[in-house]
Amino acid sequence: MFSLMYGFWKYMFSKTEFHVLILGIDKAGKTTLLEKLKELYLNLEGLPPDRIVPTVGLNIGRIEVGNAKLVFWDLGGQPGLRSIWEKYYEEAHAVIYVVDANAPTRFEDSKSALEKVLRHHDVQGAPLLILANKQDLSSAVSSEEVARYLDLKKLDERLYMFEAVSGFDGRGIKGSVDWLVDAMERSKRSEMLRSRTPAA
Ligand SMILES: Nc1nc2c(ncn2[C@@H]2O[C@H](COP(=O)(O)OP(=O)(O)OP(=O)(O)O)[C@@H](O)[C@H]2O)c(=O)[nH]1
Ligand SMILES: [Mg+2]
Repeated sequence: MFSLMYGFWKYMFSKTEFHVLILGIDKAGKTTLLEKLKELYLNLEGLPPDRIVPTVGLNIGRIEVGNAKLVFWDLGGQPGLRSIWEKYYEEAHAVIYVVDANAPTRFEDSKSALEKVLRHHDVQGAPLLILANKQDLSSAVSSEEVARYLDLKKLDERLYMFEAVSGFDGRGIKGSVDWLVDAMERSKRSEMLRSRTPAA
């Protein structure tokens, strides 16, 4: 009886944890975005942008949104570090892919790195949020233009969305996170990952 009640209590009140990988080529603005997320959701002063250095290891951030606990994994995007990304695919519920919308000369690199992610079996079906970042700059292109440029094929039945954001002024971030939480809550991949986790 106790375990039944405990199970019900856990079902009602425990929060689901989701792992979100933040990917994108170097200088796209991933770590700046992570710091902004902490500021927006934890009311913490994030690291100021001029203190953020290129990522070599892994940065982790945790926030709570409604009934969900999100754990963000921010990895380095320099070419020599991209081979590390795939080590995190298997455990990821979703992927945020950050694009520097102010750097059209790097769109090609960004597109091919993303295509490689999407081809990988271990991240199959993970909802994908593509952020056209740096919208605080007047020369940044729109999310529609980034979408046109990336011209993603083979999205199959993956849930995805493009959004215009800025890791500096925070625009677009909360709406994107709301979409992501909803997508993870209804994705088949989350169901699959849940079924692999032994009940505590
Ligand atoms: N104007 C503007 N600059 C940004 C924004 N986000 C990041 N930057 C700048 O872009 C540069 C790279 O930012 P990072 O957050 O370190 O980029 P990253 O994607 O984490 O880079 P790696 O760790 O090397 O993969 C820095 O000079 C940031 O200040 C933004 O929203 N607007
Ligand atoms: Mg970084």
